[in-house]
Amino acid sequence: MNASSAGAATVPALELRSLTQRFGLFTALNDVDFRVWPQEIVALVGQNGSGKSTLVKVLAGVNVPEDGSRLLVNGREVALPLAGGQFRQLGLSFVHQDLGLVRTLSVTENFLIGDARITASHRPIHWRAEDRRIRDLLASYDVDLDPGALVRDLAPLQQALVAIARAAEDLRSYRESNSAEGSVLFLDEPTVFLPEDEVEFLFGLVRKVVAGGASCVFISHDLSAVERLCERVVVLRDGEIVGDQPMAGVDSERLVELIVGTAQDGTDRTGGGGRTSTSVAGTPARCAVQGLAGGQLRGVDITLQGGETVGLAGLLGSGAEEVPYLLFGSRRADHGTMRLDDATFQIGETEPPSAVARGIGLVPADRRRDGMVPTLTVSENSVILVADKFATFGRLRLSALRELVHGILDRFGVRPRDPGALMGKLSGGNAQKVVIAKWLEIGPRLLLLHEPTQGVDVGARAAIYELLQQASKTGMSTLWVSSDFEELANVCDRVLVLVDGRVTSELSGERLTKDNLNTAVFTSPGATLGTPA
Ligand SMILES: Nc1ncnc2c1ncn2[C@@H]1O[C@H](COP(=O)(O)OP(=O)(O)OP(=O)(O)O)[C@@H](O)[C@H]1O
Repeated sequence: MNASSAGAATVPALELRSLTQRFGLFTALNDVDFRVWPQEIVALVGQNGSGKSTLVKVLAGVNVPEDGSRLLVNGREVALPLAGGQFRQLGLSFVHQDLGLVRTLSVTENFLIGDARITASHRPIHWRAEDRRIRDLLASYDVDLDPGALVRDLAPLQQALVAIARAAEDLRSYRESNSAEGSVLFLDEPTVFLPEDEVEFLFGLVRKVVAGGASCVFISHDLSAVERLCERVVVLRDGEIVGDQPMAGVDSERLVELIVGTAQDGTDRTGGGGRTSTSVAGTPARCAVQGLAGGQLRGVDITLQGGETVGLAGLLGSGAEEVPYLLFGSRRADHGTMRLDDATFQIGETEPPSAVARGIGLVPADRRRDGMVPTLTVSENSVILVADKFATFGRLRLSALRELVHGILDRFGVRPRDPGALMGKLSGGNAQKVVIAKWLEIGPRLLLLHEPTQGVDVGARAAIYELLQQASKTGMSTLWVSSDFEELANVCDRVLVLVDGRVTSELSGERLTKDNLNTAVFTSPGATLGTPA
């Protein structure tokens, strides 16, 4: 069902009217009208900091919106603000990027902990019967899983399926016990770690949930996923709705324009900045890693020229995602040496401070946990690694520091442009810009990137690619680990493919394409492997 056909015949499953949310003097949402029609899949998109999560948090009962903001569920007025947990009684359910599962519990236990009928009952739980029930329930969504398996042992796709099926089940029992129509599933970037074919499987589940009676709001920066899944797209910019259109009538370029606010000259959908090659063939490698072992890795060699961007691709569990942390010393390597310019050292003896001292930087995937200090300001986070260079005779040259911070905020387009804002209050993508900026300020010799543009909007992606490319031109070598193979194909000079802890192929030149990478990560060691083009 789409907006226009539904609009004439029915009331929306959910409607926000004149929603305004302020944080102090800052207006995060301004007079927003947002409708979700019955059994519709609608995309909510917008740049980092445009207000998507703020809107969701109003419905989750976390944010208190301004007076005059209104919420209607199935046409019935519901008073705002909502209390924490009230969303369940309204038939709303949320699946965020972290999926909200308890990894040390089984699939069945994860279903039961959220089930009020079970947690409120004093009767003993018949685990066998519950396992059977959950197995059948998952099967009804075409998900074939052992309900006794621990969540941490499941593949990422299976974990996402469990989280979505659990949310769908909450909505189904809400509809059943209230004889209600409607109910809305909010999916906030649940696909970021999944390769494309697995994303399609997940979309199949979402379509089934919608066919069963729910609506879905899909929040994502992945516009190709948005185009494939959604029937309508609503665009937020700077806290205001600037577009609301059936997906069929929107072309990709127009969508990017709506999101960013200006025409994007030649910016493709990944924001691809093109290859960054500035390395000089034939010169000795700036960095040579030999025999790296630890975690899943079983002896990996990597060389990087000055100015070169080398990608690492692999499925989860291939070991690719461990390399940046082992090289930076935040996880201990069992074996391996690294030569960086003239110095050679044991990687297992590296600690993060010694890595920084050698000119190695790390932009981790979990930026909130590992990449920043949420309780410090944007300004403090941006200059944390270089502040001592601004001291003369024991005194900080504050005006120079201030100038540096303003320069960072402008170059990266960080919003809000407020050096005093707490880092923990920044939206995900804006926080990532500051984390990358912080490392570029030290002028690293080797920058290790893990999923650097995850959760970053199209416009900011292009800015990040551009700034990293400029840094490459000054000789910085970059090791780029990502599950986004289109991105790797766009930004890297070469990509090494890891399977089962070993490098099994290397792609470059014409052969470096998303499709070839997708094939290579499934090619087992010993099969015919690619050679440099
Ligand atoms: N509790 C808060 N206090 C102060 N400012 C906040 C708070 N929560 C959000 N903001 C600000 O509101 C704006 C909107 O943030 P929000 O998290 O909704 O963006 P978003 O569209 O979800 O971005 P992203 O795509 O990066 O996740 C941002 O500028 C953010 O810094």
